[in-house]
Amino acid sequence: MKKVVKFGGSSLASAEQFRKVGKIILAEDSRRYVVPSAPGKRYTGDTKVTDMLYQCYYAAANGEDFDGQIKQIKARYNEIIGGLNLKLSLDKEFETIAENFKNKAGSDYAASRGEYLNGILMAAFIGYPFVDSAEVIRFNKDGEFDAETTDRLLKEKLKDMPKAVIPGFYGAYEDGKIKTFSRGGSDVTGSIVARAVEADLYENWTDVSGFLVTDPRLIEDPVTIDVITYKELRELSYMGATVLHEDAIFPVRKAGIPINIKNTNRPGDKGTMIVASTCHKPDYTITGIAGKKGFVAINIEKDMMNSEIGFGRKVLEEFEKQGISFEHIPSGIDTMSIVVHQDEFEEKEQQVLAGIQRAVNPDYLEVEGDMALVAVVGRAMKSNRGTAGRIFSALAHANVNVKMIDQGSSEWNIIIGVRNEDFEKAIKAIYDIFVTTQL
Ligand SMILES: Nc1ncnc2c1ncn2[C@@H]1O[C@H](COP(=O)(O)OP(=O)(O)O)[C@@H](O)[C@H]1O
Ligand SMILES: N[C@@H](CC(=O)OP(=O)(O)O)C(=O)O
Repeated sequence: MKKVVKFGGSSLASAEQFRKVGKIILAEDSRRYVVPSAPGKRYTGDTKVTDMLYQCYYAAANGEDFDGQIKQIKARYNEIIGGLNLKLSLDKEFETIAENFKNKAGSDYAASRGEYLNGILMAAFIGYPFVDSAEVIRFNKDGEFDAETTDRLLKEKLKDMPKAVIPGFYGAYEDGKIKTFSRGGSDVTGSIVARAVEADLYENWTDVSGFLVTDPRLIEDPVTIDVITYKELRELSYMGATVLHEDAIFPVRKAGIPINIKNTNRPGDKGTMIVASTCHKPDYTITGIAGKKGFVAINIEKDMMNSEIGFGRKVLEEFEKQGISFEHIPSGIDTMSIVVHQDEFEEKEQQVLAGIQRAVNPDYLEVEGDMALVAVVGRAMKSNRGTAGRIFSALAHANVNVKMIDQGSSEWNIIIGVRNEDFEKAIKAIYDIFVTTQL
């Protein structure tokens, strides 16, 4: 049995958390490859080391004094080192970092140091060798992750290393310049390592006992999902369930490696298994609910639009020209709506609207902002009659006005557009009808 274990920032925020992590790793010999994040928040209102590094770097790059800030970051690590009674000094590393900050090594370099230093600390703590991810995680010239080269480099490097610590979140271009994944990207590193070493299981350790039916910040103590498929998870993480980075699914999915989301604070809990397919019957009709605020719908009406060949393409081209990607396109016979992220759209709004006007001469063109999207996802939804009916009656009872409906062709997924201000209410109404009351 070979496992890759990734620990999120919440699991590595303090010496006390490190101790729990050490126990977990050493409890099983199969936990061979460890992917740590940077120290996260110790308490509500605390700052993640990654954010401290970004702030410190911006001060340095602006020529401001950053000595105090770097000392605070160093103190975060020293607090952990001291608490663990380790004989380790990161002084040399911090000197190099300060020098590189002065020389404007880039914000990716800056942010990556959180994981780099935590990797060194973790390796010293558990006695595993340290592998710098800059050597084994590769990005191509265009800044895209190079899966093939990375897989080869990791295989070569780890071939004679039965155990190792490989920091999450970053890699490098061929010339050694550091590049990070997007925020939360240590999950992606874990997945890439799991694939390269052909792990039997990728354990992703965090501060919740698995993937919950919905966001615990919106609903108090939601129930845990025992088993979820990659496909369901992809929909939920894309729509804002932040437990796992959305890109962390592809590498392991291809290789058929399951992911187990586990809680560092309650290691005995089973957590959630994420698998390719399963005959496990879900406890509820729906598997999960996720959502995000901040969308805008551009509603277009034109008589006979359905018989005008190329209508949809011409409309979408106007978004493409402005570099805006779309989320959904619900349509009727003479109507079409394009749903996009409001922050991306706002800057280019007038260009897009003028372009659509010119390209298809609609009878009516309207923009509706401040919309939230709620995704209700579940592999059992297809075989349970009346799922959509239950959702809409729950929303009606909660006085939530539905602005848009989009059901994926797989019938695993219903997306509902509501006003931003109704977002929390909508999630609660759907959770209650399927989970709390199971009406
Ligand atoms: N559906 C969900 N299930 C579990 N946690 C969720 C869900 N949606 C959002 N979260 C949030 O994700 C957090 C875990 O992700 P993250 O903060 O990235 O952890 P880590 O620091 O361990 O990487 C949880 O503390 C929780 O607040
Ligand atoms: N430390 C990085 C990468 C990461 O994955 O962190 P975490 O595992 O704490 O979400 C971030 O804050 O984005």
